[in-house]
Amino acid sequence: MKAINPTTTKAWKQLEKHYEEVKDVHMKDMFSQDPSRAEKFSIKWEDFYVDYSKNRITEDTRKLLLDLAEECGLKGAMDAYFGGEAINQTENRAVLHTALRASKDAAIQVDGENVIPEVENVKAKIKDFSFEVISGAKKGFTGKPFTDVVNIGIGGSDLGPDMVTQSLKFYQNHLNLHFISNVDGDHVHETIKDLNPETTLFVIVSKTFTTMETLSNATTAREWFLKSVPETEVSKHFVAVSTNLEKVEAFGIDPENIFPMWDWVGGRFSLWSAVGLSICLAIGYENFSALLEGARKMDEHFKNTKFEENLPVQLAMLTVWYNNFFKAESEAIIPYSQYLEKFPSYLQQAIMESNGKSVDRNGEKVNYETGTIIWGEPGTNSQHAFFQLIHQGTKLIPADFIGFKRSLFRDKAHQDKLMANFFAQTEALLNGKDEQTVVNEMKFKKFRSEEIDKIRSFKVFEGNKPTTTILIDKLTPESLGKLIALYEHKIFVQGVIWNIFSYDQWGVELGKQLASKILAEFDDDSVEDHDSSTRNLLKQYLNN
Ligand SMILES: O=P(O)(O)OC[C@H]1O[C@](O)(CO)[C@@H](O)[C@@H]1O
Repeated sequence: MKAINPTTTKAWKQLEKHYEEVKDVHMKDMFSQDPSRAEKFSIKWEDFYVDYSKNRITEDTRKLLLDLAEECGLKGAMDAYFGGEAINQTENRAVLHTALRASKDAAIQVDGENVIPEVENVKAKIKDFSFEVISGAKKGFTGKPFTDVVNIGIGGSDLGPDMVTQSLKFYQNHLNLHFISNVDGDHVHETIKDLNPETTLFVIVSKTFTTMETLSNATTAREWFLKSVPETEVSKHFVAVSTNLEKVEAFGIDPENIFPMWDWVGGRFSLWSAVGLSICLAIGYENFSALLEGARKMDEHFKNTKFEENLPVQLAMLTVWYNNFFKAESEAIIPYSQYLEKFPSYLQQAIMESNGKSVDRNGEKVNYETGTIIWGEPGTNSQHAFFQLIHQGTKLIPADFIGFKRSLFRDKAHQDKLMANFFAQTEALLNGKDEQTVVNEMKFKKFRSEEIDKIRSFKVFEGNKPTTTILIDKLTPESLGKLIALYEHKIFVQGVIWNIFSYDQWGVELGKQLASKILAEFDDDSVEDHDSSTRNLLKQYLNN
């Protein structure tokens, strides 16, 4: 892959100039000057309608952003990504979550070997196992069918399965799913306190099987289990997902109960692998397959569609536009579906762990901004929480609005209210409300002129706040797969433009190392080797 500092490209320089020309133009004027603006800046693909016309862009902006993508070598980078090259160069690994959802006839090589047959073998194992658990054919040690599944993992080994399971709760079977991630003992104890060891299945998920949180929680869960059950029964109740088969066996899990994954699957992109076992247990293999099929369709769209019509490319370039030219620091993700409650926090890991980098692919410190801060909550709750700041605060916060035409329980009255809010918010963020309108409205409501003068300025909305609307027919396993894959590829495109390695995460190591050091010091009761602030805090803790 080419390593190009984006700021040295012709397109970047043109974008800087272009930014000066458009930065103060109000989108309201863009809409009034061009009646076909909505058509020009929207993409209809399968059951997705993506309208990005409410962004501070013109046709020139779009062209220059796509020129930038070309100049940064996006096409070649995509070939390397899908082709299994070791694009995660700092760990010398391919990045092939796309292989996990490729068709079974595909041939995708890693180190000269087609990985698809192995992927299919693991899928078959997941399918059989989940069918046996769901149907009750597989039983706990007293012969009762399982009622509860506890997924123990953290980061990508938790957020993906947890988010998907929550998002597809409508499709869930009788099994109760629980997720334990935090090393906070209150998390594990609170979760297991009401469980019955006879009917509980533990799925320990850790790509490396060295993660302190997961191993501690798994150990605690096993100790809890062994309080009432002989050790010989562990194999009926504990399974694991990992690349590290030796470590899993050393932990005491039967090799038969290991669902393998591969180092070419990044943790935060792993829900499509055996890491999705809990998803499969919750919604069944057919629905899991549909999720993968949705992602596969998005992969094909991304791979084969020209940049102008390419959803991940367009969305990624919008982020570059705001991040690097408007200097917007964050982006909000607002799903208008309570089921998607966990989608923003899932994306926080996917996006921020990937693109929160400040060294470029040549090992040099970057001289431009990279990864944005991601945050969000479902609408309409978020409207009553932080929307005030988006509407009237001083910061520019581009927001993605994700909504569905149809609700799952088909309560039309609720759905209409929800969606009226969905459309109203992006319209309000676009148009705002000027002072004259405020005054007219107040006069109409018979406010006295002194009252009007006193509060008119507070009621003004500048508008011109960018939003992108992703309108999907219905929340299904397939449409969710498409949506997740859309953001995965958006991350990839951004990494190419910013010339950073999106698939490592060295930034999480230092804190882990220091935590191990401090933990050892707790045992020795010696905390001298620290800065004075940390030392005092440690003493406060130890004196407790
Ligand atoms: O699956 P593992 O190896 O336990 O790692 C869990 C998580 O820890 C990280 O390595 C760092 O947070 C993530 O990238 C990963 O998803």
